[in-house]
Amino acid sequence: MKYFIAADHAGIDIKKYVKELFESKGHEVEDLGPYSKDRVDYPDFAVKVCEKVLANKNSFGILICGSGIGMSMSANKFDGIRAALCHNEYSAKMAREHNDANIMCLGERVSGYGMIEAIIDSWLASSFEGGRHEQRVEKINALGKMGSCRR
Ligand SMILES: O=C(CO)[C@H](O)[C@H](O)[C@H](O)COP(=O)(O)O
Repeated sequence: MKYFIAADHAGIDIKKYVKELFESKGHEVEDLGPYSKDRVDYPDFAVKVCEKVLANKNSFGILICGSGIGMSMSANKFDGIRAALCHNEYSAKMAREHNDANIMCLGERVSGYGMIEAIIDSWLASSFEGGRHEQRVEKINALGKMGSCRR
């Protein structure tokens, strides 16, 4: 499976570790930056990954910032993106099985290296269950197509 990964300065340390973990499990990972620890704005890197995931059928994304929150907020602005903030194995499993998430968001300042590996293992071991979840995901997708949801 092809994955696109990006971070901000608060997620850059763990980005390399996450990339190598996915690669060691047989996945192709393209690093979309940043490539230095200079302070950057996470939405700029969420855009890079979302555009790639939307342009490449069956690909997935990984976005890392300090908490994972800003990355998930930014990514979920895109129609067709279902970004899930994964802080533990259970959220990673549900993100795939129930929500058919296509982007995993991680928080370097929240999850340690051991938990990050457990999250990734759980994500990779899980796949979309369909069934009753199908129409719910379709409804999420339809919200994006409405253009402007009520505030
Ligand atoms: O999106 C975030 C918070 O919602 C991320 O954790 C950012 O990485 C964080 O805000 C960066 O903070 P910093 O003080 O500029 O390092």
